[in-house]
Amino acid sequence: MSSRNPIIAVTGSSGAGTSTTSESFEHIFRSLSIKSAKVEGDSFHRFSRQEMDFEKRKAKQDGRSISYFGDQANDFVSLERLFKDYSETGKGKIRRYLHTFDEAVPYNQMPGTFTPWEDLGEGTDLLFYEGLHGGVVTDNINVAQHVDLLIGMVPIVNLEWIQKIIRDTNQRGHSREAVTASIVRSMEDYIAFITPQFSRTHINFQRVPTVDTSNPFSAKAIPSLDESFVVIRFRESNQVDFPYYLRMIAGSFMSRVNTLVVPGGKMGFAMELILTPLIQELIQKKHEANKQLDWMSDL
Ligand SMILES: Nc1ncnc2c1ncn2[C@@H]1O[C@H](COP(=O)(O)OP(=O)(O)OP(=O)(O)O)[C@@H](O)[C@H]1O
Ligand SMILES: O=C(CO)[C@H](O)[C@H](O)COP(=O)(O)O
Repeated sequence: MSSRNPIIAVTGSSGAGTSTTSESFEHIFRSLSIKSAKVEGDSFHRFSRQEMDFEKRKAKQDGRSISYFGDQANDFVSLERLFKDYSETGKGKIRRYLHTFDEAVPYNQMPGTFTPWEDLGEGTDLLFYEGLHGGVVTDNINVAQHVDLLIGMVPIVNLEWIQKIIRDTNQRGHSREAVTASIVRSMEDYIAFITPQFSRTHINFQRVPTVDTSNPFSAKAIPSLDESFVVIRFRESNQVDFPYYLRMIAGSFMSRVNTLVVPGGKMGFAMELILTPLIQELIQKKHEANKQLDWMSDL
């Protein structure tokens, strides 16, 4: 954690909606004139799509499993190094994993490949990570310790699978069978690496549908925001002004002392209402830390 170079991370499983909800963050950054360095978690995969297919076959032959959720397929050491470097110096290297032709064509590359590593923009106010592992901790690495504001994006699992299956088949060119097989293959890593993160987050946003999602593998469409509620759990609930949120967000209620529930259609508004002051506070602390440093260097 660093006052001078804060890091915000939105962490969630594949299909949870971390990319989609980044739009709310980008809106907040624009309204506060914040220049952010965006990091996509998938850029820390170890393998291109072709290499990963090979790794999956090799693992199967050896009676092991490998998935995008775990440490075999992701370079957690480099992810932690980026967070540490950024928090200390405001600098670091980033790249992108290109999922689709639309993403790959501007780089003259194929889907399933990485762009070259490059310096992230100088002079950014904060680093914004969205992806699978913003709060990951293992015996060897601790990414979560570097994050100043850690947010969990975590639909209930049936909805998460529906979002993944429909997105991966419609936009990423995978078959329904291949996506289902990847969900099955990822289950051990899901429990070991993904879910523990949601106990380290400052706030979790959990979308819960109000329509039948009991067979996610046959779903034809993603339940809409209006067909869902969002359960918002705060870790430090004694610092949260719940009466203010209840007044501001029509149809909201509290289900526990630390948990606010809002109608799905109010998700973007609730995110902005809750997150804007927290982000403002990070920027305020950054300015104060920089002022102090200037003052010390003048001595
Ligand atoms: N709140 C939402 N309401 C409706 N659809 C949503 C919502 N959030 C995400 N989706 C849909 O779910 C799918 C997956 O979302 P998204 O691509 O943002 O997930 P992700 O967490 O970034 O996944 P990955 O890490 O695999 O790239 C997309 O089709 C997106 O449109
Ligand atoms: O989104 C993901 C993880 O967050 C994908 O599962 C992973 O990036 C691999 O993508 P693809 O199968 O399209 O190569």
